[in-house]
Amino acid sequence: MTEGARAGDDVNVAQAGEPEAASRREPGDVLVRVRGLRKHFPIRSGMTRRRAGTVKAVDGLDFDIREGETLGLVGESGCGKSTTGRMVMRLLEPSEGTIEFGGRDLTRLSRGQLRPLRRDFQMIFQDPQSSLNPRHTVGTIVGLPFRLQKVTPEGGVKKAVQELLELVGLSPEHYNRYPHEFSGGQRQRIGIARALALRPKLVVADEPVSALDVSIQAQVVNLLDDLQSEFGLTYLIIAHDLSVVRHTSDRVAVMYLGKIVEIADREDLYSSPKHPYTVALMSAVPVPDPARRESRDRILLKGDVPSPMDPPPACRFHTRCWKAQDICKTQEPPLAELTTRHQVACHFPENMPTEDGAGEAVLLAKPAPADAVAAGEGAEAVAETSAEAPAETSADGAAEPVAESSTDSPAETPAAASPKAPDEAPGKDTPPTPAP
Ligand SMILES: Nc1ncnc2c1ncn2[C@@H]1O[C@H](COP(=O)(O)OP(=O)(O)OP(=O)(O)O)[C@@H](O)[C@H]1O
Repeated sequence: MTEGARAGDDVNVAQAGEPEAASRREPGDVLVRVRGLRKHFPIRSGMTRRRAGTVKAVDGLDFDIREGETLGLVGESGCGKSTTGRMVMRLLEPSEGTIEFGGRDLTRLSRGQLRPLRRDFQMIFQDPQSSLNPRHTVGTIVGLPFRLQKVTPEGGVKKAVQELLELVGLSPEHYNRYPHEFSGGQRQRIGIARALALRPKLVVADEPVSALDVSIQAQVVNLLDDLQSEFGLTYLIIAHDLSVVRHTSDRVAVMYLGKIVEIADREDLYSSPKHPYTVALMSAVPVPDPARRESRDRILLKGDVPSPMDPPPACRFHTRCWKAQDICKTQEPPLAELTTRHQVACHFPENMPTEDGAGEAVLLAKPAPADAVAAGEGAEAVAETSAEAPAETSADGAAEPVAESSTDSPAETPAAASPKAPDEAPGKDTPPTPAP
């Protein structure tokens, strides 16, 4: 995770439009190497269960994750982010491609061969409510990885679980409590404690904060950040929300309809997005500063994301792209390194260095005027200066559910304060209270 995310230790993840000074850590060796990854789900119908089509959920991904870095995977709902994360975890069988972890191709391993490796990669799920068994105590839930892997920690499982609870900012006395007794943020901490039990190398976090109230999101983001520093974790963080990814990632990959369309170092991507889809997503991120909000262009993508059962040919974004021309409908642009460590799959990228080497064009350069809009039928995008208009992309996450409030949970005092992040009162996600 970035130094920038750590600054002030109280990140407001909603303030993603704000630039920030950040120094990147030096990347380590490649821990995860994904090549040609595909997942096609057959769709069957009728009594005979005949094949009615194929959902091309993930359709040819290549990316690396280096030791100790955080790769953010971002894109609209349905673009294949979760499917990718689940394949990296080997919870889903890829249709094609390879996933190397520490140099070993996981896709070639049998279940038995995979089992001992599983301790090295763990997952944090979006919905802490449904990912924790309501009938099990916190002790049983967090201790499960020890039992599954037949690992006996020094001092016993109970002691190890209590240490893990403390590590994530919960009280060791919560050992015998049940998930419903906790707030959404605390349940996510339980999920994080479980993921960390076996000291994994890689943590895949699928929308780890999107079900939480904004004030709690910042605490969980900070916790993940601290844990990464303490244990040298490598993260793949999946989010539909560019603001979360901005605060958590060293590099960001943008997905559209099963493919990565852009991947770059975080600062480079945010200061100089090149794929029109990334530019549009970024223009929809809420900006807290009214002056900046007024002055920026907002790009509203018209129409829905096409069906992954029948994706557009060549460049999949051409049906919604204001820059699309004939070549975009006939030739798929390769994901190519257009500037240093910045790969883009586009025939007409934005923000490219000018020919005289004068540097890069301005961020969020205004799209072509409406009469120059594409070539293509249906290629519709408008630029507008009002930030108040509703986004038609889901990038700002406005439609995301907020944390569930467990009204049935008894009121109690917050758990012992974490040295890393303030805690929340059970039963309700509340803003952090300043330490006395
Ligand atoms: N088991 C399945 N069978 C058929 N289609 C599936 C299955 N799982 C996912 N899909 C489809 O694959 C596509 C990608 O889904 P995925 O959940 O990976 O997207 P996502 O980007 O994570 O979206 P979200 O943020 O909404 O979870 C979607 O069209 C989804 O409906």
